[in-house]
Amino acid sequence: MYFFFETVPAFVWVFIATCVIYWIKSPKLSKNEPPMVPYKFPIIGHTLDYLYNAENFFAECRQKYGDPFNIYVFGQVNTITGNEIAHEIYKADALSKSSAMLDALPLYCVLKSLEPSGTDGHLVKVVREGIGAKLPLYTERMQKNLMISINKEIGDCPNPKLVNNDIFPTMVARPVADILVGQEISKNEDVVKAFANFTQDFTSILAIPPILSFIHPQLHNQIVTLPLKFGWNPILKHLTTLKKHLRPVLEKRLKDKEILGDKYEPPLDIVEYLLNSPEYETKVITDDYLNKICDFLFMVVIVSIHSTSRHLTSALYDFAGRPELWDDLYEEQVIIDKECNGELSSQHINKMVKLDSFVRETLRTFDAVLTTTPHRSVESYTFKNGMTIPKGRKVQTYLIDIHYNATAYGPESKSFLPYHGLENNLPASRTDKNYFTFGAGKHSCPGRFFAVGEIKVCLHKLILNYHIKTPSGKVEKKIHFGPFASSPVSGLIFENRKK
Ligand code: HEM
Repeated sequence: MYFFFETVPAFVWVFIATCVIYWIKSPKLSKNEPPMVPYKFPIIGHTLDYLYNAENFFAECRQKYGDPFNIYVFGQVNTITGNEIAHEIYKADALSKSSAMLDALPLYCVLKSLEPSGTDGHLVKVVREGIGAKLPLYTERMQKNLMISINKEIGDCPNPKLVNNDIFPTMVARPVADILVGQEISKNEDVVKAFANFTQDFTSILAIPPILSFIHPQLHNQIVTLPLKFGWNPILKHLTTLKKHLRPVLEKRLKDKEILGDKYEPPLDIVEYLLNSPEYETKVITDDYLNKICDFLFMVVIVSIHSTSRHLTSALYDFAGRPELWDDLYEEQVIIDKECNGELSSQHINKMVKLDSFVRETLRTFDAVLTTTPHRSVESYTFKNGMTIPKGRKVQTYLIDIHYNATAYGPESKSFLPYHGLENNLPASRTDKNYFTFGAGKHSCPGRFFAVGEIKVCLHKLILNYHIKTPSGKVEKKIHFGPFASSPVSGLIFENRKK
């Protein structure tokens, strides 16, 4: 009896609190919204389906409710756009990627000189002008650096050797380091490791599922980034490494410029590009200057290395699990290798048409249900079909609805079609309405030419030098985290080709 009477008020309070949260959190839809998919559990909404049954859940929603539709996850309404509607959100000024990305990746919390509003425009300009426009000039260095990594990380394999996925970020990071910070320090293993590990260490902060978003979307970010505000910073060591090695390089370049004047021969890299741009002009390397330039360089690292290395890894698994492709792709690489005598130029990379088509297919079938780059409406937006979403709505792209659509890819759209790109004149780096790996429209990835080039050169060298298999001898399954995907984790078996 005592227990019952004492605890009645507690039950009442819990009941009232649940009702209040339920009332506050029950999704309030405005007029003419996309249909809301019904759900059984208040507050939780579709969160469990989103996390544990994404592929089937989204397919059922799409079939029953069309395109677009609304779901309720982690206390927020999300609008999901598929094959018919998604291209619209990439064109509309009212839908902003940076606004949504600030919540998903609060980089400014760890890179202190960045503004919370982001410096996207500058980043895009640097990638376009400093990397994209100069790709042919980087080919030789890219190739050399990839070979250093291949020899170091895989090396001589007279017998089959199991190699884990963790070598691929370093493999991709080495040429990127060379282009970003120049040949003086990109040979330094600590700098390469700092670039290779930065993204993973940064995203470890965000690995906690956004449970607190059930209460308020901002609360989760405020709490997970709290330790950073009190001085804990898992990426500080990478910043320190880069600053230590970059300072003397910058100081030497400034001095050389002063002494040599017009005779100064500017090295070809992003650091030099920055030193010559008005925002980074300086006569002396202060701590603030060094912080600013290193923070910017790590922004390039964040957008470039992780995405390229996970797709390179995935391409290798796709190759290793499909013996029927081995000879054909190998023969193309042998012909090109003979033609260039082992020294690839950008023309030779363009001639790898079968490999390019294979890469496009591996990117298309990566199997992520949603893209990792959501948008947010900065004002209310009306789709061309008349449906409206309010300001502040998170809008996600239902990627496999686009990538597996039967109109574009035929009845076997879910199968691996290695030469679809080749047969339809669709290069791996070209975005189109049926291929959203690099986004679409004016914000589509400006680094895609570099990324595809790097993946192709790396595959070319690996296929030429090794037999590559999966341990099971079959196609290995991707790992899924809710609606997102990542490469299999079984490791790959490398064995020297007999020449
Ligand atoms: C396979 C590797 C890569 C993939 C799959 C990838 C994918 C993407 C995607 C999906 C977007 C968003 C596009 C949109 O919203 O329309 C993006 C943006 C961007 N990517 Fe990549 N990317 C890759 C490699 C790179 C590399 C190597 C660089 C730099 C060298 C880079 C630089 C950027 C930049 C600066 C943006 C922002 C564009 C903007 O906001 O206008 N990416 N990327």
